[in-house]
Amino acid sequence: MTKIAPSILSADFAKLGQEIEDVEKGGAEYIHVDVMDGHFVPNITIGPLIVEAIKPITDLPLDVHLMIEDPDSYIPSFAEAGASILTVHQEASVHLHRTIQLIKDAGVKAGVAINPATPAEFIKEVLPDIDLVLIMTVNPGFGGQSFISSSVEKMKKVDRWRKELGLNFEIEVDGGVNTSTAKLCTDAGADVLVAGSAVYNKEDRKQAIQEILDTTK
Ligand SMILES: O=C(CO)[C@@H](O)[C@H](O)COP(=O)(O)O
Ligand SMILES: [Fe+2]
Repeated sequence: MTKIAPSILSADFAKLGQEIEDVEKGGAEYIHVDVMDGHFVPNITIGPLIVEAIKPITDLPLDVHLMIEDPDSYIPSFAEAGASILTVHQEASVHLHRTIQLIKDAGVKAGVAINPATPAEFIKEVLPDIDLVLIMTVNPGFGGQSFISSSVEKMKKVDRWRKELGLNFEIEVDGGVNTSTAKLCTDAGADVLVAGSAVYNKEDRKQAIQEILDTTK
């Protein structure tokens, strides 16, 4: 079953509680939280304080996407704030295996993200250690960008490795996912679709989520 993870990056931050409640009622399965530091990506967004503030208002897992340099220094604070899944970028961690262990030691599910220009091979060694692979389908930093279709082959490759190695991590895709691109991803093995603008730019969030899911059937 495909899961939709609405990205609150495209929500109205002045009424974030209502925006989260809306997608929870609309059938979302994760709340995707985009953390950007102005260094790893050219934008600054959310810190642990916001994660802590939204944790009590939703029953959904908080899927925290760390687009930050030096993720090891911030893993404990995001874990304490209530992250359910902490995803770090392969490109931002020199000792990725150690970073993954830090996440797990904090009692949180571990994810690893790769940018469109990063080969899937760069994370193959750590696949047995993680709960989620996040394949970026845009260059990270902003919502509302266009889907980069070369990432679809990468999804297929990671899905093939998952089967060959008998692993059960989830494959999540992020960036430009909408009613035109969702099926390309689910056909390629994606389980979790992050959708920011395709959900939050529509008035009826439940309908937006359902329309994306309908295209994948
Ligand atoms: O991580 C990111 C962007 O860096 C994403 O999670 C975006 O927030 C997705 O937004 P859309 O492309 O769906 O509008
Ligand atoms: Fe994201």
